[in-house]
Amino acid sequence: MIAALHLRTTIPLPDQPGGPDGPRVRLVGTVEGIRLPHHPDHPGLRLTPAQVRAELLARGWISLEAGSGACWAVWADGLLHTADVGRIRALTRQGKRCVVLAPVGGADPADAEHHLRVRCLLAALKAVDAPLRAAEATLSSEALAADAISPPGVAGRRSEPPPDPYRRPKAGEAGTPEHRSLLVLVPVIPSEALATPREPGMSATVLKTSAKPSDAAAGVPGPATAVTPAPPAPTDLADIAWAAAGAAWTGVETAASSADELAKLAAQRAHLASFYGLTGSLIGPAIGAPGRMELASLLDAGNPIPAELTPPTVAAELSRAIPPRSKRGLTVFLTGLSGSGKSTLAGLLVCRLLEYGGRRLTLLDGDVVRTHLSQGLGFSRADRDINVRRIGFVAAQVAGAGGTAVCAPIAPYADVRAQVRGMVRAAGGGFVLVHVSTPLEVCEARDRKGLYAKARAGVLPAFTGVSDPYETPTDADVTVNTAELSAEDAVDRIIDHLRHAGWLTS
Ligand SMILES: Nc1ncnc2c1ncn2[C@@H]1O[C@H](COP(=O)(O)OS(=O)(=O)O)[C@@H](OP(=O)(O)O)[C@H]1O
Ligand SMILES: Nc1ncnc2c1ncn2[C@@H]1O[C@H](COP(=O)(O)OP(=O)(O)O)[C@@H](O)[C@H]1O
Repeated sequence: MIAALHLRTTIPLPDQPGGPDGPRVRLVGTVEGIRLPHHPDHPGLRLTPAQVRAELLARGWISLEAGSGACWAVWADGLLHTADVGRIRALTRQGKRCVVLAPVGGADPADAEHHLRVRCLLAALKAVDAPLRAAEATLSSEALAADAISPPGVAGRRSEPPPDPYRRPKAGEAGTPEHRSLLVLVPVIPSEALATPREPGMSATVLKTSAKPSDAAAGVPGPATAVTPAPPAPTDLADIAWAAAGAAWTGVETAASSADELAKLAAQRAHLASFYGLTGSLIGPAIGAPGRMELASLLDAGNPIPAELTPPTVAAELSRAIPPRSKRGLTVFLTGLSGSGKSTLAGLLVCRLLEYGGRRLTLLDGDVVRTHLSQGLGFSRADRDINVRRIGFVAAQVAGAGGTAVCAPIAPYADVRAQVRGMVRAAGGGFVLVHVSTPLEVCEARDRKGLYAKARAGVLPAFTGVSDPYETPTDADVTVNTAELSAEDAVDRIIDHLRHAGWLTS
């Protein structure tokens, strides 16, 4: 978004410490939206606040009298599951309408996980729109949600339910509206992009002021069009937003979600929701919504996700995108000293996996990589890092496309190994780190290529284990010592691990 601030005045902020450029001031003026950002993905879901309000008016979900709408924001930081759907349906059964606001700050349009999340949210909204089942009225998630959203002191709410919007129309009656909720992708500004990191409020402020004058003239509910820019938001809000997103995925309370921080986030989001013409705002996953780990273990094993956890429409999207481990791309990454047996084990492993069948194999052996992919690179830390990252990049492409890469570089540095693990996982593949832990003395005694002798003689500088570091993995999934195991037994250990972890079917 490009916006211009027409500055009217500045107000000194004596209670806030100044920076190297002088004291801090609050800028006061009007903000004019110049150009909206371009998002190639999901253009139909990227509505501005003005567009949302116009849509809500068209649907009859809000009206022109200020404050008359009963349209709520439900913030979806992760996915919406059965409990969340129950919560939305409970709201709509109370006569409220819901706009699901999904923060998608920094979403890369080529990021498969982003698209999967949006598809899952759309699938969840299908569940929101589904006709009410008789048994559903008693679902505890709805009851809990009803309790949670009932204003204090409203007596008789449970005994005198409001008219049920899911009731099928009788002959002659107007049909029930087709949609009970609306999904909108809300841009979140990444904290690094701003001098003062903010949550989406800022973007909404700008977007709001860019609304056409006709909006204001028509009395579209929302804050005044000439605004004073919001006071600086607490610097950690963007982080909290993402911590909350993480919590929604993992089901784990994060350190950032203290009551204070969540209260701030809730206030910020309620404020933002008001720009969309929404009167209430719910944040955080519903009680009983599954965490990411819970879903991941079901998906890994290829087990069905029970409808009690997530709507079947969402489960179908998830299982379409995330096959069970036995059918998912994979990288087996062997690391160890020169002469430890990496190439020997990698070759044998590829052979065993081919015998097994069902996986397309790519072998990225250290020596071979250095004659092709990394030709010209040396053995400085920088060159080794580039080399290992290149291997990781190729392995991630292979695994992301459903193949299996077996890699066998020394990869002496833990942080780059961790980066490779991250790259492969981000591509949707599995990553198994095998530490070939054959001790230096044994590798040196083997000295197949005579390199250790040269290194000891000082002819070959920066030789791993002799004059250059090797950081022993602390995160290996399998450890094999070829001083104690035959090559066949070592490969058996790796295969056993792949079977137990579900990467191979037994
Ligand atoms: N200085 C130094 N240190 C370590 N290794 C050396 C060095 N110079 C040449 N070689 C040969 O290069 C092979 C290691 O290459 P890698 O690509 O696996 O190394 S790294 O991961 O980039 O550190 C390694 O092959 P392997 O014995 O198969 O490990 C060596 O034969
Ligand atoms: N149990 C074993 N497993 C693997 N290699 C072994 C074993 N015992 C002896 N070796 C020998 O050790 C050497 C290991 O070399 P290589 O596989 O190229 O290691 P790296 O790729 O780690 O440098 C080979 O010559 C291999 O025959």
